[in-house]
Amino acid sequence: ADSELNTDATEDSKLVRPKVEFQSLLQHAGATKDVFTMKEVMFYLGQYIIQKQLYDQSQQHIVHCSHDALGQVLGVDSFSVKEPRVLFAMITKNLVAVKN
Ligand SMILES: C[C@@H](c1ccc(Cl)cc1)n1cnc(-c2ccccc2)c1-c1c(C(=O)NCCN2CCN(C3CCCCC3)CC2)[nH]c2cc(Cl)ccc12
Repeated sequence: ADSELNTDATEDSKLVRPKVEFQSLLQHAGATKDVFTMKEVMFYLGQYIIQKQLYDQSQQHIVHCSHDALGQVLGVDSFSVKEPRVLFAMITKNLVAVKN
């Protein structure tokens, strides 16, 4: 549920600027700006995973990204969407907080 993901990192008032490699992933998923809320980052990453068919067809919560730029950027070969805290930790390494 959304509530479990609602750590302060996902607060809508907090804006983030993706680092260059990460920005190109989000653009691939249709993003047209360079400053996002965490919810927007997660939305575009979800779209990216679906568009590139990186999720496991049989176990759809597993994402295989070893042969994809996503794996390079996150520094993992695969991950489970059922571990949001692990995922947030990997993703926030690619983001810079924007003072607002
Ligand atoms: C709750 C949310 C989530 C959000 C954040 C986190 Cl840290 C974990 C989990 N979530 C639940 N499953 C997914 C998911 C699963 C497989 C493929 C694509 C997305 C997502 C992710 C979303 C998203 O914006 N999700 C919208 C609804 N999802 C329902 C599941 N749908 C799947 C239906 C079956 C086929 C695969 C997609 C996609 C739309 N954004 C993400 C970005 C990443 Cl780095 C990782 C996962 C997701």
